[in-house]
Amino acid sequence: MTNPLTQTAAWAALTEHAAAMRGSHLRDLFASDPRRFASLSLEAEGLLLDYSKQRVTTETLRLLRELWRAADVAGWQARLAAGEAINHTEQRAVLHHALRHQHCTPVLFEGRDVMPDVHRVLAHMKSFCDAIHGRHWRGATGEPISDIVNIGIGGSDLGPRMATQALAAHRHRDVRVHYVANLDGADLATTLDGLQPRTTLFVVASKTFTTQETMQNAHSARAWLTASLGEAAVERHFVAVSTNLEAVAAFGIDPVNAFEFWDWVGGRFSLWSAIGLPLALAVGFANFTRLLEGAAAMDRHFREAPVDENLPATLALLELWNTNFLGAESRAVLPYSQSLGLLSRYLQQLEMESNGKQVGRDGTPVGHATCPVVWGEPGTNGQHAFYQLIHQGGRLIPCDFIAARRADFALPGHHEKLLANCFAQSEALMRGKTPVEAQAEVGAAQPALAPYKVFPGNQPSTTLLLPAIEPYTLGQLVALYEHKTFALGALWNLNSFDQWGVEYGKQLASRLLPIIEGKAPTTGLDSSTAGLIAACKP
Ligand SMILES: O=P(O)(O)OC[C@H]1O[C@](O)(CO)[C@@H](O)[C@@H]1O
Repeated sequence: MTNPLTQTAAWAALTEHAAAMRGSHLRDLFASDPRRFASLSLEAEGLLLDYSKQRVTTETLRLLRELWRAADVAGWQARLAAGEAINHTEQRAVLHHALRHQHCTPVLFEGRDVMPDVHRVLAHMKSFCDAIHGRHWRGATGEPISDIVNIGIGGSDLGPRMATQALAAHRHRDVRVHYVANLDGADLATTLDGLQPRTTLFVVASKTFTTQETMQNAHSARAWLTASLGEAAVERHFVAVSTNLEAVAAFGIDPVNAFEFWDWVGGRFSLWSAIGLPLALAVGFANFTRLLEGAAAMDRHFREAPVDENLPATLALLELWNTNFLGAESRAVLPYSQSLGLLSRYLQQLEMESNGKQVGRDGTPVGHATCPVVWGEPGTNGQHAFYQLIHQGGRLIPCDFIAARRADFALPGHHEKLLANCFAQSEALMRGKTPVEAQAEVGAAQPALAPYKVFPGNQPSTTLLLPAIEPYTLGQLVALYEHKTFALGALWNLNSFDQWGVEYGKQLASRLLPIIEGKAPTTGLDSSTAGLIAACKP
């Protein structure tokens, strides 16, 4: 059965509305309504979301909100909050919001309040941060730790890595935090280059503690350490973050130095858990707490704000409109903030691993497009790389512009120019440049150039303005996208919390490894795979 939402009156009304909107241009919509910004923007929780440059009218939004009600997103929110196993293919609850819960009210999982466990691990993280920052934690030779290397991949890497860069202005001065993810030895080797074993601490971060990349890197890091300091040094130079405490102990990490989290925290939603330890080490535990508070504020907003004032709901509905009614296949994430340089990578996992699916909750195809390809780079760098295609490549590419009112690194003369570029880009994408304007620009001297200078415009974008890139606002921002992703899953009738698509490649890789190592024959392989393996034989 296809997604039942597509059979509703609200979906049919939107289909009709989209047909009627075809041919309208954003520049005309702005010209005919001077109040467009006022009616198609939202200010909540100190954030400003301007979606007036999306190809929508107030009627579009009214119809999309009908769809929201028809999909019973509120019902899904209630099921999630109640700790139901809404990740039904893995029989798991989804309770990452408990990790940032700011009240004494219980959060129940299987009838038991999870908050005492959450607070216990947070207290452990705090005391560990205090020990590192206070130079009480000493390495095997008695020296304090100057470098921390987080070894993890996917959700055990992208969140803290992205946030560490985002909060560079808040960095703790005495420790440097590095991230290693790739199985390619180049990642670990180049990170260790220049580090001293005696002052380096490894955080092995893995929900399962079985992920091939992480375990290989962890074993290689351990070999690097023990080669100069001996086996006994492992306990002063390795800590772990995992749900699998047995495997942590088997690796040789003292259980006292294991930071626990739980099955009800999905990998890509785990920044708020002990997976955030390297971030807390990088920016201090007080800043980590502010991040949690910002996320909690967004949780409250998503739960309580009516749909027409709700930031995550609005982002989700606009994405559904662009994807299912306008046919967009990708979305560019364009932060005008160097600090948010890794945001698009983070959102790739959050959104594409969550909603890059075609099979609905009932095990049959949903029958429509789902998650677009998420990609992007910070402005202004992207302007000198791929913006050409967004402006004149003829594809529909909705863009998320993200900017901060205040600079986090306030060098004179930079921030105003940055904002000018950000707003100019969304304006240019919206307006375009007509043939007449292009002609007037090139003048009589070079009329042949005019067609090259025409910009179709009508390229939709949303601009999100934060007060500044700070721990609290970063928490809000990440939670905003989390809720948007969850809401789209509900609208598209997907289980946003499993990731079976990642498994198949892993299975095949473990079948190919003994063949590449020469321990098994190539029998049964397709000719391409066999040919590639043969070409790599020494
Ligand atoms: O934390 P782990 O168990 O090492 O897993 C890492 C990542 O692998 C995945 O399971 C698949 O990519 C992610 O969801 C997860 O974040």
